[in-house]
Amino acid sequence: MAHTRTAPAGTPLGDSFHLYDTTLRDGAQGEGISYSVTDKLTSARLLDSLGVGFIEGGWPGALPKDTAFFQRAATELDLRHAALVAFGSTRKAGRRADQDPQVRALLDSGAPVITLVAKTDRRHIERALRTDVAENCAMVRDTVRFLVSEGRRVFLDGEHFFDGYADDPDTALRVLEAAMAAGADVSVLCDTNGGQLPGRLAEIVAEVIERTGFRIGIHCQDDTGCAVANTIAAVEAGATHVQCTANGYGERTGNADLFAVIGNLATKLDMPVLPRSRLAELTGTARSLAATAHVSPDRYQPYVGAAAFAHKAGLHASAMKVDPGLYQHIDPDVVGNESRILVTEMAGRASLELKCLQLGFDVQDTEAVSRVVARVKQLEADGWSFESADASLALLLHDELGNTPTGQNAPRRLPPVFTPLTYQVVERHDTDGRVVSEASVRLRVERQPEADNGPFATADTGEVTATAEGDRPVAALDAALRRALAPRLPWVTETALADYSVRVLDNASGAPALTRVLVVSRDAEREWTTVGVHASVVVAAMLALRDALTYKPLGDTLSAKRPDRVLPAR
Ligand SMILES: CC(=O)SCCNC(=O)CCNC(=O)[C@H](O)C(C)(C)COP(=O)(O)OP(=O)(O)OC[C@H]1O[C@@H](n2cnc3c(N)ncnc32)[C@H](O)[C@@H]1OP(=O)(O)O
Ligand SMILES: CC(=O)C(=O)O
Repeated sequence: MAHTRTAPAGTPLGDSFHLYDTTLRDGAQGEGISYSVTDKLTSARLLDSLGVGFIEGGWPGALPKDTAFFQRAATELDLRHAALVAFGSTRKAGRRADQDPQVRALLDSGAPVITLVAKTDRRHIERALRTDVAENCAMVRDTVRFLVSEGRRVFLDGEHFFDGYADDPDTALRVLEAAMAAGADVSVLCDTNGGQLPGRLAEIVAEVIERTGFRIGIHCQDDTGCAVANTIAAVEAGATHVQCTANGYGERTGNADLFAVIGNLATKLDMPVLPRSRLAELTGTARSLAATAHVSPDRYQPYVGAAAFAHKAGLHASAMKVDPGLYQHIDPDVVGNESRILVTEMAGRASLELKCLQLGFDVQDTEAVSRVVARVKQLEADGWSFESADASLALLLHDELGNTPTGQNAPRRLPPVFTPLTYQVVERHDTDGRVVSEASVRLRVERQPEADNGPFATADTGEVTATAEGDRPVAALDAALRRALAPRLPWVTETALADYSVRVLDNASGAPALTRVLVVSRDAEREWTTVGVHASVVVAAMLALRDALTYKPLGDTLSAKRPDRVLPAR
């Protein structure tokens, strides 16, 4: 079995700098992560397409799934940028390398590159391996020599290097020397326990390069929260091979996050670690790799998180209106992310003006903007939240701004598509243990004037009723509303409830607790979010669902008016 490439072809720095990904080995050691072989193949394709130089696929021989991954990779992966790497340990003490089943499994994987993990800390050699330094060095030397003689490129992961170097530097260096003398290409200094800080770590990296002249790599766990900082410090001290994992997945607190490391190297140190065109794929790739790991993307992740360029404070927005660079460390476009303006109780006029533009409104009436700011502050104090409920905010803006997106300046309140007359939701407990919510609604369909609602206009008003079931009260209410409205307002069937959340809010004043319901709706083109707040979850849901349907015609008009860019270019 053979994998086609033996050296990374795609990184602009060629072999002089290694971007090495260990998501599929160390990332898989993260709590809650379990890749199928297919997940691994998909992840490898994503990493290759991004342009990393090396993809560590797993430990063949130790995990049957990893053995299967390398077998399938040989026929199913056509890597364009990356070389595939198999990870594993050296021969065991007292065995021949060519007869050690673990070492043979590495060879049999067909991977052109093999990373061997070896102990460099005397205490581990003596207490965990139960051998001496001389035999440990022989294990490393024999295994590297054998694999190199079989035509493989070998990297050495020096486990516990920084702790070992602090305790007994000569032993730590002897292990690296054994590997390099036998033909290894890179000595990777591993902060296995993740206890290092950037200052001392960088000093050690520089010292090791000075004393040995070896090519040095870095592998940092994140136990001090410094894995990315340590990786960057190591590069500044002379390391030319960085091992990282997608989104920082990995043993315990994880590893250095590949995307933060790439972002820092490319935009702060000006190192072309990826082809320029691929840098803009960073955000999309991070999210796709979260999906293949079956975990939610981290919205607070540097560079690629949804919140990485989200601006909430009014003072920030007011400066960003002049120059986004005043509150952003880079242009988010560079890494494929985007700026977002959040409107909450912390908004000022500038936040609202930017949001208006983003939503597709003309902003002419600055007094109206101030009124909206005051209304939002008061509503948020009363438990409402507009941060993600853009559609409810758009309805509020439409009321207050008095201008329609078509440029007419007649203040008017957008009529809701219906008025609830009476409604209830009851819970039914079936004999088989199923719990079902049943909703009944009686509504008045409101007249929708042509000027406001274009193709959604209707004069066919009057009372309608319906009953429907759902697995929860919000879903049942939504189903009943749609059933009642559909005969009069057929467009309602083109929209659907995509998601919702219910949160009970503390009420410090001792009044009954409030419930906030956020409803996400969708049609064929987009999603929008609305909010309702009330002591009753059913009333809160009705408010959010009514906004959701009332917004649909307005949203269609607004979306045609949305500019590509709201903030000035940098
Ligand atoms: C720092 C890191 O994250 S390195 C990556 C670690 N990853 C993993 O451990 C995941 C995969 N591991 C496994 O599937 C299993 O642990 C295996 C297959 C490797 C070994 O399983 P077992 O044979 O049952 O041994 P066990 O896990 O209990 O102990 C590890 C053995 O490897 C030895 N060992 C540990 N490190 C090394 C090393 N660098 N070189 C050689 N042998 C080593 C230990 O001394 C121990 O040997 P012993 O069985 O003679 O006591
Ligand atoms: C090799 C490795 O994963 C470590 O030392 O942390």
